[in-house]
Amino acid sequence: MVGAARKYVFDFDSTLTRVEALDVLAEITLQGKSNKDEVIQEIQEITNLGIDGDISFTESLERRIRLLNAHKDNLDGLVIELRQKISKSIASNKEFFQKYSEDIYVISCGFKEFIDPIVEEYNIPSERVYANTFKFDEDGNIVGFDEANVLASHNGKIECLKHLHLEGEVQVIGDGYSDYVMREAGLAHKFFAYTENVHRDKAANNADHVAPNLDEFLFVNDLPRNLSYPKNRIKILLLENVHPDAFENLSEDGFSVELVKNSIPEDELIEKIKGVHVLGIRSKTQVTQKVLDAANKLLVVGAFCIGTTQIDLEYAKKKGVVVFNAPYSNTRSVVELAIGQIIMLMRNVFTRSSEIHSGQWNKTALNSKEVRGKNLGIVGYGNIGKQLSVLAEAMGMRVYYYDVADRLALGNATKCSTLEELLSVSDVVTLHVDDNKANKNFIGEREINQMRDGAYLINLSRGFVVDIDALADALKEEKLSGAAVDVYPIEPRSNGEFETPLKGLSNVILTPHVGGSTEEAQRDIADFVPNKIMDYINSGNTVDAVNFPNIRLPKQNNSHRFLHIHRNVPGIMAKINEVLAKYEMNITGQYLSTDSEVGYVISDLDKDYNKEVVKALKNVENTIKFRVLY
Ligand SMILES: NC(=O)c1ccc[n+]([C@@H]2O[C@H](COP(=O)([O-])OP(=O)(O)OC[C@H]3O[C@@H](n4cnc5c(N)ncnc54)[C@H](O)[C@@H]3O)[C@@H](O)[C@H]2O)c1
Ligand SMILES: O=C(O)[C@H](O)COP(=O)(O)O
Repeated sequence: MVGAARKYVFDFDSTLTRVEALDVLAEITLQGKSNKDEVIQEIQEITNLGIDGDISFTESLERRIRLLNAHKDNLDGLVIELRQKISKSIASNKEFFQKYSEDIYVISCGFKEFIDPIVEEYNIPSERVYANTFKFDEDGNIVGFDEANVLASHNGKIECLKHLHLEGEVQVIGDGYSDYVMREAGLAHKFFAYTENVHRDKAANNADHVAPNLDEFLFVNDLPRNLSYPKNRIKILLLENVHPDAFENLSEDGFSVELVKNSIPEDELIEKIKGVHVLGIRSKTQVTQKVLDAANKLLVVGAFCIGTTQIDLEYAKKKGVVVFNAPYSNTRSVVELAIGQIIMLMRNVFTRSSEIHSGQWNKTALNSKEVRGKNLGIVGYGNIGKQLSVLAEAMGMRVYYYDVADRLALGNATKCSTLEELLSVSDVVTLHVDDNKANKNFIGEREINQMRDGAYLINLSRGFVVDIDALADALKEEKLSGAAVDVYPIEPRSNGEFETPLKGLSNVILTPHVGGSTEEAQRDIADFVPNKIMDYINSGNTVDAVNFPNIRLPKQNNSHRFLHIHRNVPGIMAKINEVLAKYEMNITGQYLSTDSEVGYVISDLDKDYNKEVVKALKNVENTIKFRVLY
């Protein structure tokens, strides 16, 4: 005997739509009235009291309708508004409502006058919508509701469902306690607390399952859905106090995001990374082989900064983990700080300032110089070095630069063919080389000796680039007139005590790695990196990945997308396509990018596919990672 089909009972307000319809109606009817805000607030409070079961539902309805003062003519406007306010994941899963139309019911304490036209578009006919109806006077004013309707009374949903005599397993999906009580009364088998629009503790605490969106509900029930894997199941861990906008951006897209203020040490990260799909870090967190081995679910690492050598990029690639960074967002911040430091050092401003702080007036021009006409030596003429070159010239400095790569001079800058040449001509040397480990102790005793006597050194790149003891000696011996240092060979994981051999030296500006720490830069990074992450997770794009073959994919409609990352060995593409052919998959687009070690192939396929094909593709020899989108 074939069992009766499962039945799905949906709530309307704050479940199928993002809003409470009567609140929206209040916005319409109270438009232009001076007491609008207070009345709307009162209506919302009464709504919540009713939803949570703190006052009887009949009372809540009566009080709200009195405050609404609505007219029949307002209902057309309300329906137009509600059409714009369908819950995001409901709107993106129309297929489910189409396929399961016969088994879907709406039981709501709202009103049929506005529910029917909305759910009709989701294939739910009026006869399967159970809700209240308004009472109008002869002028069309809404003056009450049909009191005989069970849904107008306390626990009316229980009565309504009882009368329906539904067969088969009954699942209730709703945001309020009044939805849960149908399950409590034994009339439904399962209650899903729907939290996409509002999280009500009372409903969530009593639920069989909390569904942050319809994708989760459909996933749990293995029903047709737009996303193969609900986004709320994708866990994102953001360390090192990244800007809160990153949390907002990623949460808004539906991911589950955790924010941690500090960097965490390897052993803790090894534990914490388990089950995490996306890791966000800044320059401190070391993503080592051990961390990557423990990362059983990791798909992406986002470096919310420029530097990426804190991540074992090669090993990440071997594990199929894509890494993105923010190569431009904080460059201007570093450049502005460098400009400030050049001036402050040459004017001896910090020395003068410290004197006044310790109660001394020392007005003097000694060792105080203009920057105009002085020689600035920029080591590392990349994104930061080049911008600095332009601004420094605008202040009248003569710019010299040295770079291991062939870089075109901007403005009137002069290229030096050796570091020694640059060091010998510069009044100020500023370091902007990349964070390549080969640059360890790049500036040591020998290089400092090659600098002009009385010159200044600025390091805003990486701490290990300068031999800090050699620098301290040169400052003590007055070989150098001053230095500005923002980065140190060893930096603490969080704010607190810190020691450096440069402490207490005169005309030395020390900052705690804040070159890129401006509000503007951090906000820009919090936009840039999450976009890269979302683009990869949602569509497979790897454009601008720092360790992975780059692919920019077209948007794909009405098809599934298979993402296959594999070791780049001969014949693997043939094997992948053999599997696709065996399962009669129609490929509508295929994109491949490889480097010497890994291959990344994306196959867009016709809508329906046999789930065995997924297993078979995962089993292709040399597969590193496999993912299905849509
Ligand atoms: N202090 C901070 O808060 C802060 C903020 C942002 C960036 N940074 C650091 O600043 C540095 C520069 O950043 P960027 O965005 O300009 O990098 P970039 O990659 O655009 O430029 C670096 C340049 O250095 C050159 N280079 C590398 N090694 C060299 C060497 N030994 N000699 C000469 N040239 C060398 C490269 O060829 C490249 O042109 C990086 O180390 C970055 O991590 C620090
Ligand atoms: O690599 C960078 O962008 C800088 O060093 C800044 O790093 P932070 O975000 O850890 O300050």
